[in-house]
Amino acid sequence: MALLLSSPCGFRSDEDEDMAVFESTAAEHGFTRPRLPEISVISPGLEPRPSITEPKLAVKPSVVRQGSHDQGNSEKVKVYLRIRPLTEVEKERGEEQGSVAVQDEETLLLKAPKDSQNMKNAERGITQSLHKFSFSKIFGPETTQQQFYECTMKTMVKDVLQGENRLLYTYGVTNSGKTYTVQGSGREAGLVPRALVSMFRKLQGRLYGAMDLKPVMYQDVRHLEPGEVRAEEIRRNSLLKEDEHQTSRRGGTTSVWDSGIAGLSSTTHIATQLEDTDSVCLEPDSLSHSGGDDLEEGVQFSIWVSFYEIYNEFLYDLLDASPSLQPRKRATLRLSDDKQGNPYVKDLTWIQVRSAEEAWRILRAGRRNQSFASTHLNQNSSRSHCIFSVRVLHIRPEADSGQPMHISELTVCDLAGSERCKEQRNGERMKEANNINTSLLTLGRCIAALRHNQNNKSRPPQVVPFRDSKLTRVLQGFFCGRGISSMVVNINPCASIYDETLQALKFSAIATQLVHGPSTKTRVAYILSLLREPAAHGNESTVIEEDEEDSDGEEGDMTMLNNEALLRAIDILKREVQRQWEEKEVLEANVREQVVSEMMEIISGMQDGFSETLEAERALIEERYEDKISSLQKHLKLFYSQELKERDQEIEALTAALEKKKAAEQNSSVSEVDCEGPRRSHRLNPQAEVGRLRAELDQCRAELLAKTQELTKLKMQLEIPGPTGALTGAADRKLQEGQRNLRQLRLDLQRLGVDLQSGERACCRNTGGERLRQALTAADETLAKQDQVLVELQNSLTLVKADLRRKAETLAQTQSARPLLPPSEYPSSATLHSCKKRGCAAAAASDNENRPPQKRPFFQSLFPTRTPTRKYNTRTAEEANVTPYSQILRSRQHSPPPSPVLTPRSLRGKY
Ligand SMILES: Nc1ncnc2c1ncn2[C@@H]1O[C@H](COP(=O)(O)OP(=O)(O)OP(=O)(O)O)[C@@H](O)[C@H]1O
Repeated sequence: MALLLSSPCGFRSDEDEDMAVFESTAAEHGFTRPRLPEISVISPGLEPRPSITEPKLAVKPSVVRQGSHDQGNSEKVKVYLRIRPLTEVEKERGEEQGSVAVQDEETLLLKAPKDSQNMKNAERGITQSLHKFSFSKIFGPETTQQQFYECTMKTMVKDVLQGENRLLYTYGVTNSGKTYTVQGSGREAGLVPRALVSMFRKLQGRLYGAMDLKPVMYQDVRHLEPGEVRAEEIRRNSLLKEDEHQTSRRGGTTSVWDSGIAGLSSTTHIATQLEDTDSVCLEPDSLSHSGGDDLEEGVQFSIWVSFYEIYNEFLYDLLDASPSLQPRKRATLRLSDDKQGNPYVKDLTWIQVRSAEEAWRILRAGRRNQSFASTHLNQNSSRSHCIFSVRVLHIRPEADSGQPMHISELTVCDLAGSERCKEQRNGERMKEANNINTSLLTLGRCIAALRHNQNNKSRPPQVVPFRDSKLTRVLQGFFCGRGISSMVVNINPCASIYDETLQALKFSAIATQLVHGPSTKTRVAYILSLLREPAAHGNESTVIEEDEEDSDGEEGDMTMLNNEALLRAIDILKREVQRQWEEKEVLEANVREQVVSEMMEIISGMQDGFSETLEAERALIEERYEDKISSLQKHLKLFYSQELKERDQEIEALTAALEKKKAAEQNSSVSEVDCEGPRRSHRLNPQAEVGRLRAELDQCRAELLAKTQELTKLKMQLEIPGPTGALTGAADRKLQEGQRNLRQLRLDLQRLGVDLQSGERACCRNTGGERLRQALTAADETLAKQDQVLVELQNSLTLVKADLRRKAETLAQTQSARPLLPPSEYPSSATLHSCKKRGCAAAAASDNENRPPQKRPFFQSLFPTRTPTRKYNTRTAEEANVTPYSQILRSRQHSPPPSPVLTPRSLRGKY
């Protein structure tokens, strides 16, 4: 079977929120999901094995990047796995499905149970159902507390007494045995009580009796005044008394631990008595009495303890001697940085302890203030991250001021159990779970960033997000060279929580890739190594040639160097400081550049986002306003159509009322109908009016025809030879008669014009008068024709007159040739004169006024704008006498072209 090492994100499971916590940690490294093998292997903390291809996670031993001389400690971080035994109840529930199997001391095999999400995903081909993990050491369910202590904490205690800083933190799903591992249960004392007992046993006879030196801030010591010493004593005694009081209330066998959350306290029967713990720890192999021999000669030790918790991202002092009765109103602690930027918990209570018993009793008193609650997996679940710290002051009695030479610290952190948020039905529990997962996520990110920086020295380092959570901030020092950290992963082999267990193991796999930062202990050794390294420091190696043999051990002693060597060492160190300073500056510049470029990216992203939003908003607003406009248009259309409808209705109603009124008037006065009726009836019935007008026109035309025929007859008579005077006299009479008839005709036409105007007005007012308009147009045409006929008639008359004149001349010549006629038979001079005059007038008229009438829609001339009253009023008297019909005719003669044909105007001028 080919085995491939999958990155943690290769196990991306599911749509689970909690899972994402871990996946995101791995995802930061840009791992891509490989082709799925049948089994996944994660090999943390161990060198790659030949059978396993490990392209991404193969890590060369290295240290946190702190310069090129960090070879002081390249050991990998220890990650221990502890599997808790299944309880009888769990076995009865069928939780034992063999999903967790220990292959050997370092290898664990996980097999997904059939109901797990992992198995479902494996069936869909998303992930594997088998996973293999490697650890520094695996402790099975049968492992006793004693064995576990021996393999994990024992050496740490030794290191702390020798001046090192050590951190141990437990990580795991809730109910997996973290608290059991750290504190113990019943007679099974955990790591902390064992460590305390071990420590005090080693320090027998070496304890510093006074209480005047106290650890403060990050790793400083303060000299206490006598008053302060007394206050410290009172504080310690009150805590001890409180524990005594609680213990006596429990009858010495039962401890009642308040959860610290109102209404959520739980009672646990754990007889964690120090006597028991002591008896456990005094087992032959548990502590080596000879350990005290490792301690520095002449140095005295002062032991101080602190205990606090991080609950919902707030820090609470669990050793506060006067805790508030209302746990929710407990005072919170602040995190501060000292001058060197090292974080520390401000105003944290530190209590000096003189024995393991005192230390344990104080920690036990503090535990009563801890936040516990019942979860669906654990009736007594720690809902906070608990941090026990033991500070050891290494005091040299011979020092003048009694200042301690050194401070070392042992910190044990019992992390709150990770749990799926969706399992939490209670709002408070949900919030806790969120905060727990957030801080664990940050821890994972920090570890991942540290690992990345260690593995990719050529690339710019990633910023380790220690500041993103309180937990990582308080533990920061242990990941940055202040000490060494170890991790204990607790798992519960229950099949029902397999998925959570798998995720916890993936998380721990990242931690196992870390190597330790440089140790504080090695500072002197580091200086000596600088002096020894010829490659790095040129000829400086000669400085300590005589001391080479002595400097093999880690603990160097500066006092063995002579003055010259020391001066040279100072020189080298100065240069080293300078070099590191420059390196840090470059690093800082890189970090700043990265931050700036990231900021620029963010800003440009924001800009893009804003402009997109702006565009979208603009489009939205435009769309909205277009909608508004169209709806407004619709409403306006509706409104105006209604208005028009209403007006039409009003007009119809008015018309009907008018007709009604007129009909009533017609009926009431018949006589009026005779004289004025026709006009009214014209208005009332325009069609009838038009018909009547047409009939009148026909009549006029007939009259004209008759007159024309009469004139023709006269002409013929004139052509018949006969006495000239009689002929002209008859012609004159006939002409005068024709003129009279024409005058009459003209009057009729004028009347017709007036009637037509009124008829057309009436037609225009009629809303449905299209037909009437057509009728009027026809009438208009008829009138034009009538005009034409009149013109023709006039022409004929002119011709007749010319002929008459000619004949009169002929007659005159005839008379002059013949004997004189009696005066009565001569044509009168008036007649001749009138004939002449008429001929000239006709000629002038033919010049000036013989213009053809122009066609123009009659109803147009009815509009007042075309015939302004003012203009009419300013006309000459002659024009003012012009009849309405002549006005109509004139309106048709705008810019007439010259024509030989006589027009009605010439007639008007003449007659
Ligand atoms: N190795 C072990 N041997 C025997 N019992 C164990 C072991 N580990 C855990 N237990 C028991 O399992 C139960 C749960 O353990 P514990 O309270 O320590 O879990 P936890 O991980 O601290 O849970 P939480 O995170 O919710 O506080 C306890 O009753 C404890 O006694």
